[in-house]
Amino acid sequence: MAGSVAAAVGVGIGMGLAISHKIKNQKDPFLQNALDFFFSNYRPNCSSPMWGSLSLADNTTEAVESKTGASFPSVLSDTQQLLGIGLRKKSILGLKNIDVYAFGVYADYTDMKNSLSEKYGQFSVSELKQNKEFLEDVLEKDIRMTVRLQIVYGRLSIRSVRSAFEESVGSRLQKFGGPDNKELLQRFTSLFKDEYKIPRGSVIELSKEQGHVLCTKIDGNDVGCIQSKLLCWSILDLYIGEDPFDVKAKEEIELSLASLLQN
Ligand SMILES: CCCCCCCCCCCC(=O)O
Repeated sequence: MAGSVAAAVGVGIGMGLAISHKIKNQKDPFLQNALDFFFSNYRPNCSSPMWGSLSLADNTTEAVESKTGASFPSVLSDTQQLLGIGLRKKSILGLKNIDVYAFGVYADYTDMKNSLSEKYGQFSVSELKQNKEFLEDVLEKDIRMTVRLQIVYGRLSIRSVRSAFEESVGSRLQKFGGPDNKELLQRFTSLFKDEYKIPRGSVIELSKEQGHVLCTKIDGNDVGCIQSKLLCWSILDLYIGEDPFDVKAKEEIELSLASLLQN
């Protein structure tokens, strides 16, 4: 395996990826799988690398969002693989665009296979790219997925986090569920209580668990879970839906999702 990692690392450097650490523990097959997956998704003919950079730490790999330096472990909760990373910008008073957070989207490899192999296993990655039905099925099925937000804006209040969710998730709840979902939105936004602080570097994790349960963590602490397929769908739609926050990130995530079914 050392050879294959070294080869991959060499190829990565040649293609413009920055490798900052050497792998130490080489006995983890899931790690190897994640590494293979990461490098198999690198597209040599593109003008920019899929992700800003990759570093290999003790028993894990990390991808770094190039503009902000925010880093994302390539594997989350032991079974979820990183599919792509992006940047959420927001305009303030319609004047200035600020970088608010970098994000990474993850999916459970086994759930993907179990839920979608039968229907899509025969399709190539390019056939699945920009296939609207494929992405809808990803959102529809009981597949464990996580969106990890890493805050890069230094002056964020919990009130602005709540109102940003109100606006973005609220619009999706209305789009997919109609106007009668105010109580669901309120249950979700009230998880972000006044006492929480969100300095630069804070991590918010929105995880879709088995049974379409959305669980939220702030800096590793559980703040609450809500069982709602509509809520899970609406949150993921912000990143991989029709009008995503970062179009390039969505394309990468879609490509990775399709690649998961090829192995
Ligand atoms: C000053 C801008 C405040 C924006 C705060 C965004 C914090 C997280 C919100 C997540 C959902 C979204 O990106 O709309």
